[in-house]
Amino acid sequence: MPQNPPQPPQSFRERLGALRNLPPFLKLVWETSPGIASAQVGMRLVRALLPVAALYVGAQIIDEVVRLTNVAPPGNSPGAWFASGLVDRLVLLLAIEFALAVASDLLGRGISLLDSLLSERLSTTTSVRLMEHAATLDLEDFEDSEFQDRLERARTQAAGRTGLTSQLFGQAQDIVTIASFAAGLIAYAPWLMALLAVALIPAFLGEIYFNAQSYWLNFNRAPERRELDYVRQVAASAETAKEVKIFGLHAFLVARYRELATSFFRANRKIAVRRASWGSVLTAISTIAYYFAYAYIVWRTLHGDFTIGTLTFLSGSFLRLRGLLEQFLVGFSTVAGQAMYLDDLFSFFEIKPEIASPANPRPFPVPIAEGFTFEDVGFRYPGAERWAVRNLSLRLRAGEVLALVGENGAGKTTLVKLLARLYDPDEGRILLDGHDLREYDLFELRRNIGVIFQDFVRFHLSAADNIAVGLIEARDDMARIERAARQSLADEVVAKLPEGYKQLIGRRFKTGVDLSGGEWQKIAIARAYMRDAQVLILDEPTAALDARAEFEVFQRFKELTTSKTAVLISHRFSSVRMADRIAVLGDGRIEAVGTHEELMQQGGRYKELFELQAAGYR
Ligand SMILES: Nc1ncnc2c1ncn2[C@@H]1O[C@H](COP(=O)(O)OP(=O)(O)OP(=O)(O)O)[C@@H](O)[C@H]1O
Repeated sequence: MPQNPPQPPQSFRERLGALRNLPPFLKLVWETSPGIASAQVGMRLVRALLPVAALYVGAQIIDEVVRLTNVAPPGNSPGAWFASGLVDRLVLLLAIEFALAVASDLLGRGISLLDSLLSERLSTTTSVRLMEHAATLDLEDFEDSEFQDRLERARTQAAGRTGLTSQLFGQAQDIVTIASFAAGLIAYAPWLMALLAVALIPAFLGEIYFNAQSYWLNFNRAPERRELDYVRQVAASAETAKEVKIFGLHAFLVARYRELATSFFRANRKIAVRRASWGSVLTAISTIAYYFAYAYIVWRTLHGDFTIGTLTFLSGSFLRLRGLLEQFLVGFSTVAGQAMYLDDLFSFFEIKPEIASPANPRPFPVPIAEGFTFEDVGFRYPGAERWAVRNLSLRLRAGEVLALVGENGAGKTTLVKLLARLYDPDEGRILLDGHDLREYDLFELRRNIGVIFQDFVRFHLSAADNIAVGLIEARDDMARIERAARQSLADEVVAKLPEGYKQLIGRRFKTGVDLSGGEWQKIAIARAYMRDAQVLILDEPTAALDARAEFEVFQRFKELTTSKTAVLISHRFSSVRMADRIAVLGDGRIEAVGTHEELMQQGGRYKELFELQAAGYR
C-alpha cells in the first residue's frame, strides 16, 4: 500500500507561480462560452461601482438631513414640506439610493445565474477535453500508477474547480470596488489607506501558507484517495459482490476504508485547526487597525474638519474597505491555491503520447501484400525487469491463419499488442510489407486490425451496441450487426434475450440482463466481424466457450477469413490444429513454427503440450 511521506510545501514564489495557470484557465472559460463570460464581466463591472455610489449618496442624504434640521420647518405635515420645495434634493437623493439598491439586487441575481450556467458549461468542457486527451495517450501511460494519480487529480479538477470562475470574476469586481472606495478615502485621509493595507498583510500571508498546505496534503494523498475509492467500489459493486460474500471480505474492506478515511480526517483536521487559530490572531491585527482609524476620523469630525455625512462616508468606506480587502486577500490566496490544483489539470493536458503517427505516413497497403515480419523484437513492460518478449523473429504471411500457442506468460498477448502498436518494441522492429509499422498512420493501422482480447470489455449497453463497438460508425446498420452476430454464433444468444438486440446487457442498469461467460464471448467475437479489417486476431476470447462452441467458432473464423490474415490464440489444441501454421512461444521467444504435422514430427514443446492435453481426454 503506498505511503508517501508528505512533501514539504513549496516556496512562496512557487506558490505564486501557480498563478501562471490563470491565463490558460481564463482562455478555457472564454472558449467555453464567450457570450456568458462577457455578460458576466459587464454586469460585474457595473455592480462593482454601486457600493461606493450608494455610500456616497447616503452621506449626502445625512448632510442634507442635518442641513434641514437647521432650517425653520414650513409646517407640520409632509405635504407642507413637499410644497415648500425644501426637500426636493432629499427626495431626489432617496430616489437615487432606492434605484441603486434595486439595481444592485437585480445585477447580483443576474450574476449568480450566469455563474451557475458558466460553471456547468465549464465542467462539461473540461471533462470532454479530459476524455479527448486521455484517448490520445498510450496504453503504457494508463498502466502507470503515477499517471493514474495524475488522471485522478485532473478528474477531480474537472468536477471541483468550477467555483474558480466566479471566484476570479468576483475578485476582479472587488478590485474595482476597492479602487472606488480607496479613491474616496485617499481624497480625505491617504495614510489611513496605507495603514489598512499594511494591517492586512499578515492575514494574507497566513491564508496563502495554509492553502499551500492543504494543496500538498491533497497532492500527496492522491494514491490513498484512489485506494479509498477503490476500496469503496470493491465493497459495494455488482462485479465484486459475489467474491466479497463468498470470502467474507466485508469486514476487511470496511476496516481498510475506515483506516484510510481516518488518516485523511486527522491530517485535514490538523490543518483546519491551525488555520483557524492563526487566522483569528492575524485578523485581530487588522481589527485593531480599523478601530484606530475610526477613532482618528471621529476626532477629526469633532474638530470640525469633517461633516457628519463625511464621517459616515469615511467610516462606512473604511469598514467596507476592510471587509473587501480581507475578502480580496483571502480570495486571492484561494485563487492561488486553486491555481495549484489547475496545475494537475493542465499538466495532464501536457502529457504527450509516445506512440503517434509520423508526420508523413506511408499509405496503408490494401491489400496487404507480404504480411508482417517481427525482426528480433524485444519488449519490456514499463517498470518491469523481465523481458516479456525478446529476440523474437516471426513472419505472419498475408492471407494465412497463424495460431500462437504457449504456456501462460509466454508472450502471446504481448506479441498481439505490439502488432496493434499498443506498445512499440524496445528492440528490433516490426515490418508490414517491408516497412516499419511506425511509418504508417496509427489510426489506419488500427482500423485494419480487428483484435478481440481475452479480457474484452463487457459494455453495459444494448446487445446491438455491444456488437457495434467493433465498428461504432455502423451502429445503426442492423443488417451488419445481425450478420456479425450470425458469424460469431452470438445470434443464438441474442435470440434468447427478452428484447433481442435492444436488450440492455450487464447488471449495472435496472433493465439489464446478465449473460454467461461464454455468451459474452460470442457477443465480443461478433465485434471482430463488424469491421472489415484485413487482419483479424482472436486472443483467447473463447476460453469460456464449451469445446464444441469453440470448435465451431474457429471453424467459421477460418471460413470467413479466407482472404484475410488471421491470428488465433488458444490453449485448445483441437482448435489450434485448424490454423495454416502454428507458432510455439516459450519465454518470450518463438521456439518453433510449422503445421500441426510438422510440429508433431519435430517433437519438442508442441508435441509435449499436445499429448498432455490429449491424455486428459482419454
Ligand atoms: N501490463 C503488463 N505489465 C507488466 N508486465 C506484463 C503486463 N502484461 C503482461 N506482462 C508480463 O509479460 C509476460 C508475457 O505476458 P503475455 O500476456 O504476453 O503472456 P501470454 O502468453 O498471453 O499468457 P496467457 O496465456 O496467460 O494469456 C508475462 O511475464 C507477464 O507477466
